[in-house]
Amino acid sequence: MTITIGFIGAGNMAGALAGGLLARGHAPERLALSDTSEQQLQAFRSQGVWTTQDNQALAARADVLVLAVKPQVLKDVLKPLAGIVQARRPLIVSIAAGIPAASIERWLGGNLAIVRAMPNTPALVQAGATGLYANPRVDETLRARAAEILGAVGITVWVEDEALIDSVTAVSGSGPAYFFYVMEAMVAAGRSLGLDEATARSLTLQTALGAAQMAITADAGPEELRRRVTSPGGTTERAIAALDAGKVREAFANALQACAARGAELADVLGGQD
Ligand SMILES: NC(=O)C1=CN([C@@H]2O[C@H](COP(=O)(O)OP(=O)(O)OC[C@H]3O[C@@H](n4cnc5c(N)ncnc54)[C@H](OP(=O)(O)O)[C@@H]3O)[C@@H](O)[C@H]2O)C=CC1
Ligand SMILES: O=C(O)[C@@H]1CCC=N1
Repeated sequence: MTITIGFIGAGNMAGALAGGLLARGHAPERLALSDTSEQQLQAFRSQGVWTTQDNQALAARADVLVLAVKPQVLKDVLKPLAGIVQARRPLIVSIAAGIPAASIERWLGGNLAIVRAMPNTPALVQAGATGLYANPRVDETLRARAAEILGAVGITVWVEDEALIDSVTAVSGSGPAYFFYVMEAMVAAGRSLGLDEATARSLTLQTALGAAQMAITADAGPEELRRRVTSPGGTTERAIAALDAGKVREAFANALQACAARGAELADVLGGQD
């Protein structure tokens, strides 16, 4: 890619995306990052990435401007950039949870091509999953560009209804945290069954990796794969019965519902501001 991709905010998610792009061979001189914190920028600068603490300077060189600050500060970050963005007209890619494309467009002065992307942190190891939504000003070339950038670090899917970005957030944007939570719980349970920490951890993580690889490559869905582990009258059956008794499915349904609802709430609370 000969375009310059500029990230405003060099935190966890920008770090995962930029790190993933670098690992895929994206030229460091074609990446730029800005952050208020010099500390956040140091590791990237040492890899040859252009960095600054001045968002205006970042916006002045970006062909694609990735918005990677917290939703709560996005309006204050964007309003001072409206002039430079209107002059340069980069493709805007916002990864901020909840904030509607229309709010971003308004804060930046209007009439802009905006893609909302909901990536996840496994982008750092090129195993990301990203949902994408394009506003009507994004043409096919810009769509392809956004998909190429996020596709460098994992799979991408487009949704044509912006509200579905909150659903993507619930499944995959926040999703890694659910799997880490399950891993934490399994390691703790393994320890309480007498395994040492290192053993419980390595068995848990390898099992998670193996299960995911199987689920991706197998000829059957997760339900059938689970059935194949579950011998009638055996051990797994008891474990699944305990999970069902603990209403774990319902807990996941509630968790994803709460996650998506928070996205909509952020849009109401923060997106409506002038
Ligand atoms: N983390 C995740 O898994 C995912 C996050 N997202 C979205 O990505 C965005 C970033 O999240 P995340 O990376 O976790 O957050 P982080 O807090 O890790 O990163 C945000 C960075 O922006 C910096 N920052 C704050 N104000 C400014 C400013 N005015 N100009 C430039 N940089 C600034 C912050 O510095 P400081 O810390 O000093 O304030 C911080 O380094 C959010 O909008 C979130 O919704 C989307 C998908 C997944
Ligand atoms: O927790 C959050 O708000 C962000 C968005 C998705 C993952 N992390």
